[in-house]
Amino acid sequence: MGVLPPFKPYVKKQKGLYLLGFAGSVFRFLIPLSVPVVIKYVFDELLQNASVPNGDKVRQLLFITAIVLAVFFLVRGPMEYVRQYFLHRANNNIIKELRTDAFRKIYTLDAKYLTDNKSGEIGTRFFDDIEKIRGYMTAVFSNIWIELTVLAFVVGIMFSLHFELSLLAVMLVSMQFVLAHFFSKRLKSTTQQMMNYRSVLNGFIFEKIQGAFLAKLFASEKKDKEELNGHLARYEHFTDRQARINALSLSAVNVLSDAIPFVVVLAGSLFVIDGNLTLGALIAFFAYVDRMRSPVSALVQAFPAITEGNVALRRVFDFMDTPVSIKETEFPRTINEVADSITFRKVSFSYRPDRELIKDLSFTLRKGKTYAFVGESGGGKSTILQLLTRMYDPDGGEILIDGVNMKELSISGMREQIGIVTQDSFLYSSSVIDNIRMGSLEAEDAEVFAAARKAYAHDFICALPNGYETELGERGVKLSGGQKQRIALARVFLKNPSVILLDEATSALDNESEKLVHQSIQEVSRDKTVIMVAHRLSTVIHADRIFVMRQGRIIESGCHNDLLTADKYYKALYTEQNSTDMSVA
Ligand SMILES: Nc1ncnc2c1ncn2[C@@H]1O[C@H](COP(=O)(O)OP(=O)(O)OP(=O)(O)O)[C@@H](O)[C@H]1O
Repeated sequence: MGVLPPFKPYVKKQKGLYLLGFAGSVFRFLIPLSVPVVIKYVFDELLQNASVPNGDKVRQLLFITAIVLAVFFLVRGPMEYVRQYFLHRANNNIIKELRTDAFRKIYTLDAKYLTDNKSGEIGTRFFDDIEKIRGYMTAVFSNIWIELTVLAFVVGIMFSLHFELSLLAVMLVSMQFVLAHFFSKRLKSTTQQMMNYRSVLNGFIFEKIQGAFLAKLFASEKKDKEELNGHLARYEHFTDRQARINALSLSAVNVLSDAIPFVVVLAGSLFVIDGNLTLGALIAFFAYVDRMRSPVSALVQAFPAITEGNVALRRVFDFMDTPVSIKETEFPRTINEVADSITFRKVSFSYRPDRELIKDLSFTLRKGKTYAFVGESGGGKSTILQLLTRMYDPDGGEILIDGVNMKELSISGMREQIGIVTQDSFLYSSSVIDNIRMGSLEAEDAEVFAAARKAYAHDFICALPNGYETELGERGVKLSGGQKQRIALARVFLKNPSVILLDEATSALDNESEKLVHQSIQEVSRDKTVIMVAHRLSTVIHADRIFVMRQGRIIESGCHNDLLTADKYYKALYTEQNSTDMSVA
């Protein structure tokens, strides 16, 4: 039974614990197997032996009982503990290591993979698949080897009792394995389809939980239920097929299992009649044939767990082997700040090969200045920030930080220099203070409070039930959009990076708060590069340079006044927004 090659190192690390477990197993299983031999002795050598006086027989019986019980309680019992404990520990260690590695992998995955795959589908590998591997390990490392050892031992004793009868028993048992193997092959493809579909189902459920608010608003419950029923019906189709193959396999194998001892004892009786076998030996033989049933049925029942485990192992290692395109060079350069400039040189990029989004883009951003990208929706503004944080690499051209191609820099070191606030900033389910402290884990409380003041968040935080210690629900649902944005801003102010990226970062604030927050941004950004993406042009009029984007190209750039004077697309946009604002006012 081959173990998947990438799984081998995990198993090897637990070799010591497995050996202890196996040692415990050998004693725990082999001790009860010696009992039929003792019974044979009692029958043939003691009870049926007329030359031994009855008093001696009683004494010998008591002695044998004492020895057998002592071995059971003093050896077999403790060995059961050793077996269970060490094998579980080894299995648990492997599960823990697999989960740790899978978790680490999540952090290396490309942004593309994370947006293309639903979190529920990724989570399935982390939970369900890894649990299936536990079932596989229990079957393969805890049960199969010991059951095979027991089987070999039983067969060995049987052959020592009677050769022909043993041959018959082995032939009949082999038929059980052939049947089980036949069914397990059919089981494999169904299991694979079922497990793949379970990922889809989990992805669907996770997404619906995340979008539950929206579903209520749009009263889409009926449609979602229909979709769920469709998914469940497909999933049931696979589980049903799996159940049918399992049931067929077990019924065929169990019929044989029940019939074998009967057939063997009948055949054995013929040998007793011929005087070829003693009655005690036949009774012992029957006991051993019966004992064979347990390892055989354990092995046969292990087939589904092994099949599922193998599929799960492949899914988990496929995930771990997901190719990563955003990689560091062998000797990445580290930077302590963005000292001078960020340059896009003839950058082009597309998310999909058939649709080029950014075309031949070139510009330079200098330290200490504020830049803004504005323009039509879908024009590629946020994508520029994605490229700047190296979530994606350009298809053509290069991005230079202080003259060095970004690809040559340490990714984490480069991201250390960048702080980002987006329209929908993610907050963790932890306290407000912990959420802000993500910006700088070593920051003192006073520094956190100062950052919150700069983001105009301090007052509303103090008014929360537990102030800075208030726990935020998943995705910060207890806060308003504007409050979340100010916490995300405080996080960036605390981080104090060289480059600040603001993607509609103040869009949820009222006009007054937005003005104050922008004053803060201007104050902290004197020695930084600030890059803003905004629709409301009133928030970017102070920028040193505004880039106007359309269909992935910069069509105009300059300061607010220059762009108004140029009287082109920007001016039209600005005039349109102003007139809308006036009419709303
Ligand atoms: N992860 C992604 N995978 C595939 N396509 C994407 C992805 N992110 C954005 N796009 C597409 O790329 C285009 C540009 O998106 P981008 O978010 O950069 O535009 P934007 O100018 O910031 O728009 P908006 O002002 O509406 O935020 C859009 O058509 C969008 O559908």
